[in-house]
Amino acid sequence: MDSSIFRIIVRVIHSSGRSPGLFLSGLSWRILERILDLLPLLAVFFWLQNILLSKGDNDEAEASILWLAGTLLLIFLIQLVAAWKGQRNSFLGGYRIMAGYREQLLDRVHQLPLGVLAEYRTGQLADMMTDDIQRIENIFTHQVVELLTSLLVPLLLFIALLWVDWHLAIGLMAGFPLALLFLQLSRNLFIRVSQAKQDALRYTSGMVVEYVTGLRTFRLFNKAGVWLKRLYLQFDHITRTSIGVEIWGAGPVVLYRLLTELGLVAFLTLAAMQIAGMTPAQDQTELLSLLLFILLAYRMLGPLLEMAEHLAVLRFTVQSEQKLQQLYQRKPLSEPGSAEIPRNNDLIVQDLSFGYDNESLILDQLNFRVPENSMTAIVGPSGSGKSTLMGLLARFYDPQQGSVSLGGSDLKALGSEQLYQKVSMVFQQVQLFDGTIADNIRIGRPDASEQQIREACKAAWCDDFISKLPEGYNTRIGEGGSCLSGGERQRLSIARALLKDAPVLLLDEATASVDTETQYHIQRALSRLAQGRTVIMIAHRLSTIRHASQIIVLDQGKIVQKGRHDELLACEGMYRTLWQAQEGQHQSSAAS
Ligand SMILES: Nc1ncnc2c1ncn2[C@@H]1O[C@H](COP(=O)(O)OP(=O)(O)OP(=O)(O)O)[C@@H](O)[C@H]1O
Repeated sequence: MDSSIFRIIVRVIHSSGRSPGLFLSGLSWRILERILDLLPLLAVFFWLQNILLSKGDNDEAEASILWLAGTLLLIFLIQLVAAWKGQRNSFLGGYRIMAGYREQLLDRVHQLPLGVLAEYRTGQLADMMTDDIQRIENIFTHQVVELLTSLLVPLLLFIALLWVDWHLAIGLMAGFPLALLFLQLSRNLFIRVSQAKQDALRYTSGMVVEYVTGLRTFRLFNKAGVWLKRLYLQFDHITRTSIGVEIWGAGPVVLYRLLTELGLVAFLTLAAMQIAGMTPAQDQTELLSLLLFILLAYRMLGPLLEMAEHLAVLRFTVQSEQKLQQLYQRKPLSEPGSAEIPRNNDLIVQDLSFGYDNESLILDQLNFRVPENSMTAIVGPSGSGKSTLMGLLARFYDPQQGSVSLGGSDLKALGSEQLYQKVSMVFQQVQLFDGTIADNIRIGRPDASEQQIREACKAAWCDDFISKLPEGYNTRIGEGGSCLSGGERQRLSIARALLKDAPVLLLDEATASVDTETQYHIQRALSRLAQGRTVIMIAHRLSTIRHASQIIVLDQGKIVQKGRHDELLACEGMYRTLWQAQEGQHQSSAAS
């Protein structure tokens, strides 16, 4: 049948690191309880058969009533024990496995390379850790029992029916293979359409966020109508994909039920033919068998009909588990047994090649050296690999070939603790958490005093705006620092780096997308931060790197030029082209 559910169970148990003993024992008890449900019917059947065969012997009838009552009571008691043990063990075992699974997943997320973490949208990981896990938990606590019983109970009943009358049993199951085949064939289509719906929902929610956040600009530029039209089209697309999911989700289930019930028609016709051929005297016990058969047949069809619905629900769970499995399969970065200590703060990039996948190289054979206490700027057109290179210098990923070393030690041999003690980063996307301003800055040095925090903020030119906030340094800044402007967030991250006082500094686009006055303040704060450190910065405004000790020009993942500003300007090449383009822009904006 659908093997994915069993694969999921095995995978989840394996990943959880917990013993499945208790859960499996609970599962067995719960299945036993469902099977015992059938026994009273069989007991009554044998009792009736006995009565008919005893032909009015009163003593025997009395004894058999006692036998029947005793048997029914015994079945009831065993069922009671099975139900109690089943519920207790399966819930306890299931929840323990899921607790282990959650812990392991959290550990895995904790160890994921920072570059991989950045690939997930805000909230996406949280959804996976809550909603998707909840669905998987449901398998352990509810769905697996339902599914197994809807498979096992009909199987056992079918064996019993074969024993009572194999012609009728085969007739009863006439439509089932076809029903099953249809269900299985529709499975892949269903998965495809529901995947398409998920993609459409994700894309639309991105569009809605863009629309809402950019609404003011769109209205000012008279573009809100265009956006609305695009959104309406996208909503139409969601409607169409949703209908596809219903057609391929609910449609096959209905057809499966109809085809399975087709067997009932064949079976009832055969049964009617048998009854019509019976002579009354001869066949009282056979009539009884037929009656039992009909009762068992209905008991068998019930779970078989429900099975398709369980499988439909499970397909969503399978998708959740596959998402989490992909997360599990991302390899954490290796950590050294004993971390090396860097001898100095020289950074050396040697034969470095890197691609996000195995198909295309984003960086190709890079070689350069950043001496201690010097500034290196990385420039190049959009998409040339600047941020990727910065990510490798910060060990967000490991390179496929070559190495990055600090103070003579490969970053892999330093380990993340050593590395992040030595390196500070001020990136375009400033990561702030929901806490006070002081907490956010103190993360650079947890033991810093209030005075030290204030000094770092003064040096980063952010003390002014912090002091004007209602609770000063104790103001909560909301998730992601949403109540601060872009320039304020950047200055906070500079203060954080100043407080941390690490000897190596990685800067990425720190002056992008802010007005001239803010840019001036940020620039001053950055100059302060850069003093006496080894600095590598991505620069878009070439005027800010005229005094850099070294400029590296990247194009399509390769270093095409290397040198100081004057040297690069003196010769033909990409740097001069970029410089002239920016100069031209300045002159035309000054003229207008
Ligand atoms: N996480 C990722 N997965 C796959 N490809 C990526 C990823 N990040 C970047 N790329 C690709 O790598 C190439 C280099 O991108 P990168 O962001 O490093 O360039 P960049 O020079 O910093 O560009 P920009 O100046 O526009 O920021 C691009 O083709 C980009 O599409």
